[in-house]
Amino acid sequence: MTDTPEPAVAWHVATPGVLVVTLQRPRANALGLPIIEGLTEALDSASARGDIKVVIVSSSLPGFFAAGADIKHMATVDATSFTAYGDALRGVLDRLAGDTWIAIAAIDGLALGGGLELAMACHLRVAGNGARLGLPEVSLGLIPGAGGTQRLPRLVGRGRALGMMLTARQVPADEALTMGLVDRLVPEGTALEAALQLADTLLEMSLPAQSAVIRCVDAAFDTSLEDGFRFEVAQEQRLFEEGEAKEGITAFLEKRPPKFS
Ligand SMILES: CCCCCCCCCCCCC[C@H](O)CC(=O)SCCNC(=O)CCNC(=O)[C@H](O)C(C)(C)COP(=O)(O)OP(=O)(O)OC[C@H]1O[C@@H](n2cnc3c(N)ncnc32)[C@H](O)[C@@H]1OP(=O)(O)O
Repeated sequence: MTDTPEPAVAWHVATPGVLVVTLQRPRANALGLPIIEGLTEALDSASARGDIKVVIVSSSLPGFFAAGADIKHMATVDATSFTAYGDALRGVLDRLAGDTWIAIAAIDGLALGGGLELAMACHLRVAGNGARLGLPEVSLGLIPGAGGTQRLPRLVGRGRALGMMLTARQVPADEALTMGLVDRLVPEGTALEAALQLADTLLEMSLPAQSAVIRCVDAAFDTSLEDGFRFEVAQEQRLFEEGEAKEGITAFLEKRPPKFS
């Protein structure tokens, strides 16, 4: 009787409103089809539930968050499949990066190539002290093709992004914190625990308002300052009229915690 292999991705509701997605594809969480399909199913499950406010992406493999796109598989595909697989990977990362939820990457171990691109598609990143982050694609004759050339400079600035991508170097977690590539640095092996604590804080806030912040911040990189201000005002107005602002304001005046949906 052959044991059925463990799925490449597992997920569970850790606490109400918080979905933990666990990458568990030996030996390095290479982002092949099993992980792309697993991530897609996990996000489909979160969407279907309708009550998920925070998605945490973590790894159960010691020493690895994810080592990037599956190079072994890459060696076997033609250009058409390469593009198709790339589109599939970019598609699931774009879903993660959307405003439906707040996504946190809990990084212990190596986050390289597509693995770091996966982490950068998340809104926030928590890294354990031993983590190392890099985009080594130029060492393969490629570029970070799952959003890395666009998301990294937006996080750390042009100079640091070029320095990382042109040299393929791995950045230790403490340096990544000073660069703004990670948001919290925690003891090695505790990134998931810290991400769950961060999720508790996020859950106290209004998700419609947080989603509007995400839309405004993303707009800031794609529009003029003047148009960005206009977009911000429109979001603020909509939240005041239709959102949870009345509950938030009332709760403050009544000196009680707000009851957001
Ligand atoms: C559906 C997708 C299919 C893929 C084809 C199409 C892809 C389309 C992509 C388009 C979008 C681009 C996305 C992205 O930008 C591109 C990339 O991510 S390219 C890959 C970038 N990552 C790397 O270059 C890291 C490669 N790995 C390493 O440098 C080292 O393995 C390590 C991570 C530094 C660890 O080193 P060690 O501790 O010495 O361990 P090993 O090297 O022995 O590795 C252990 C074991 O894991 C295997 N492995 C490691 N990384 C990968 C990987 N990225 N893909 C596949 N397999 C990997 C390694 O081969 C070892 O396996 P074993 O030899 O024991 O069988």
